[in-house]
Amino acid sequence: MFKSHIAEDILAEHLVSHGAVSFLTEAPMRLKSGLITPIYVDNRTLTAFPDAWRDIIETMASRVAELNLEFDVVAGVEGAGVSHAAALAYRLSKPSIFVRQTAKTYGNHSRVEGASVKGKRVLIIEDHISTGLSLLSAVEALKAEGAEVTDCLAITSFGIDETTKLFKKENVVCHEMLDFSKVLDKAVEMGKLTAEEKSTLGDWLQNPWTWAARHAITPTGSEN
Ligand SMILES: O=P(O)(O)OC[C@H]1O[C@H](OP(=O)(O)OP(=O)(O)O)[C@H](O)[C@@H]1O
Ligand SMILES: O=C(O)c1cc(=O)[nH]c(=O)[nH]1
Repeated sequence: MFKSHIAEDILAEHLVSHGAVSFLTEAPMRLKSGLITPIYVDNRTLTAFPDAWRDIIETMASRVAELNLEFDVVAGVEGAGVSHAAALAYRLSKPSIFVRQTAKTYGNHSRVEGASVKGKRVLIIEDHISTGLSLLSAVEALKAEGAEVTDCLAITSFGIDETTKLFKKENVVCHEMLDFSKVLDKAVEMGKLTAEEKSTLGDWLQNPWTWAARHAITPTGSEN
């Protein structure tokens, strides 16, 4: 699939300059999945920078056109996926809904909020993908309500092999707005990362599940 190198470069610069990516080679952290990581992505911060956010949403809108994606509704994954999904839906004049991480324990007990998705084609939006389990859980909730879900857009993904295999098994294709390697290249170019640190992060991205054990690393950063 063709990706615009200029768009990738602009988005990478936004992510690095606005601090959406933290490099933690000195203090790796444990994620909710248990994965120990020297990189943390916080795309939640991007909505605080309107120019950057606009470029992200416009890139998503362009990708929808390039991929010829056809859908009735845009759904955000609670919580960080919701603002980006709502902005894209507004931009495309499509209905916007969201999927809770867990069902409410009162009221309608629903995970899908905003409108019925029965018989609808839903485009799902994530801010970032690591293991992909948050996304797949949302896909499952949508399908349980009768939706058809085939594609996801995410700003970033670590591009973990096991995650890609999981998506394939569930017949979901995830399209991220830029290759993660572009973020690392940009960080080096901007002097935020040394070549040695980039090599450590590249090693993690190649095989994140065994990285900590291979290097006898225990997480020192706070959990997230
Ligand atoms: O691919 P995964 O391993 O599932 O990780 C990615 C998810 O983790 C974050 O959500 P999180 O629940 O941590 O926080 P949020 O409520 O702010 O979205 C992020 O927004 C993604 O939804
Ligand atoms: O795996 C996660 O939960 C995760 C990783 C990451 O880099 N950013 C995030 O918001 N969640």
